[in-house]
Amino acid sequence: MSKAAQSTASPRAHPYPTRSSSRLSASKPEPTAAPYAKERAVAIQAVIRASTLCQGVFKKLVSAETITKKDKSPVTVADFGAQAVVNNLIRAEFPEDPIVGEEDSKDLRENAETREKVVELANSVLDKPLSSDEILEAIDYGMYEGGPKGRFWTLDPIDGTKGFLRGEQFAVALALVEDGEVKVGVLGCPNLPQKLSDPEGPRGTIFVAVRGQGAFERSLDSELETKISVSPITNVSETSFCESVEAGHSSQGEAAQIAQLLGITRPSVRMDSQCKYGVLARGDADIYLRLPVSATYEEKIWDHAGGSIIIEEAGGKVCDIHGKPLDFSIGRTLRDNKGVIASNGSIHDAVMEAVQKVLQKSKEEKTV
Ligand SMILES: Nc1ncnc2c1ncn2[C@@H]1O[C@H](COP(=O)(O)O)[C@@H](O)[C@H]1OP(=O)(O)O
Ligand SMILES: [Mg+2]
Repeated sequence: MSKAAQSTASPRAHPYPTRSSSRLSASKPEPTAAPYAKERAVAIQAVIRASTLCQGVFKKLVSAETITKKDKSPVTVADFGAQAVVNNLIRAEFPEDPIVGEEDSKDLRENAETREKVVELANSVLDKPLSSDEILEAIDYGMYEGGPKGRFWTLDPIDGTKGFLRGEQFAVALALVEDGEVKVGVLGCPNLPQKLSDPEGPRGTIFVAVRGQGAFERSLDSELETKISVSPITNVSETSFCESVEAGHSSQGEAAQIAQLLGITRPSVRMDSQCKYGVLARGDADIYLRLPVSATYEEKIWDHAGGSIIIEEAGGKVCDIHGKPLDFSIGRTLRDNKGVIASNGSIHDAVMEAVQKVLQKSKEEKTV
């Protein structure tokens, strides 16, 4: 872990009006409020509610000996429930904004038992209970196609379903995209230690960023926000990098070669979900490598929109393996990009050079 991982920024008030309760209201932002103040506040509250819902299911899952890890139903129920909750709250406050969400209600419409569980779960965190039909409709409100013009939200109700089922990391990821650029990002990480150096300490954290306004972290149950920034480290051999737990999502072999080329000796931090972006943004790691395993896989916008703005606003850099910026303007996927490389910024060029060398070598080996 880098030196910055141990340092903690002092909590400071953020420049937005805070709400004294977690109830959502359609109140207008203060006339003096910063740009996107209402979007920021609503997104935080939506992510808190969805995270609370997921956390409840997750705690039961990790404590219940009766549920086998192969049983995917808990994560399915939480996934649909979280999407229904976030979509419902965003639509209530921003009725003009469409949503690009990961899930649709097709499977749920065919399974009455699961549907009833989703309805009960979603209503447990909503102020006004919704009917079964309203829940299905809220889920399908996430079917927008995205694109270059206007604004839309993008949501992964549970990013890292495999981490959720393993009792490890997962995230609720929400972002606002306007004219192709991510403007607001909120990541709820219900099981992430508030300090990576203290895995036994309190868990559950939220990362928030608005374009041009910095990145912040807060817990699920306190409004106090701490400004976060990436590590100041400049000596690449002293850095640590994070990557997926799932070898099928990112090439761990190539990551190890890149680390070796850069002289990195620390073991990689393997973690599921966009929690990796949060960990990098607060300086607990210095590099994030997502190296394509499949030549045809297209990354989804909901898997990177929230995380990428949080890194950028914390002072870091994000691009694909070719150095291209992630393009959120062409639909539901990042089809013009391959993989993701993120860093604290100061070591970015060195990392990119090593990435190019290793990927070029792999390419040559494959063609021999
Ligand atoms: N072949 C793949 N390459 C990269 N990411 C993938 C691949 N298959 C699935 N994913 C996505 O990786 C994300 C989790 O990433 P991580 O490994 O960082 O936790 C999930 O959203 C998952 O999408 P999906 O939920 O559609 O399967
Ligand atoms: Mg995902």
